[in-house]
Amino acid sequence: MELQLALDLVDIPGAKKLVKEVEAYVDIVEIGTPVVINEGLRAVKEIKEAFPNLKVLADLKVMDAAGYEVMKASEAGADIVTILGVAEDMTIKGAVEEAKKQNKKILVDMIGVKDIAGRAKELDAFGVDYICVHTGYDLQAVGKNSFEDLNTIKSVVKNAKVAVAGGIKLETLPEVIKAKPDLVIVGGGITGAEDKQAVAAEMQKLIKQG
Ligand SMILES: O=C(CO)[C@H](O)[C@H](O)COP(=O)(O)O
Repeated sequence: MELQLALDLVDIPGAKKLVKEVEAYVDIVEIGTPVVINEGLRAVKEIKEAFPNLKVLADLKVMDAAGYEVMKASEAGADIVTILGVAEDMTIKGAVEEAKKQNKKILVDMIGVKDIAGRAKELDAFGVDYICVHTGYDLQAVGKNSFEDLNTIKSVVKNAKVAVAGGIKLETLPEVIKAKPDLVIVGGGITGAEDKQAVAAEMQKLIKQG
């Protein structure tokens, strides 16, 4: 089980400062969608150059023209690129094809997908690397989480790794770990903590204990 730190509300210097604090405790650094919007793929490039031992995920949430966008993120140094599960099948297949060419991975974000089980089976057959259930900020604001969806994809996905994101905190992490995802994605649960290093360290400890 791996831990991914999601950076959403920082600029590039802020991202570097944050990663430096917690780099010993995380496996993957996510350059979140708002950071890519504000700073471009330069943020991916600079974080990868500053922390070559960490994997970097570009949260592009690709919806179309995936071959091109995966290629550009790969050139910037991303190890993993996200695409939306609601995208057309052709788009998903294009992302997988380009990622294979570039020796990179594709994570599918299931945000907005209504038939989680059915779509996860299809995506798994397309050869994506990760399938991630995700409660975005707008649904977190009305008290939703992805714990039930995590169990759903765990029961149907045979090949891809299974991931979970959306409002996970130190207090809710044990419940997430019980479902045994391959990847746990945490943003505000670490970046919003007063002692980010202590929270990241505790999260890594719980994850290692399984
Ligand atoms: O992709 C995202 C929002 O669209 C976030 O990166 C993801 O939800 C993790 O952040 P948090 O733990 O703060 O919810």
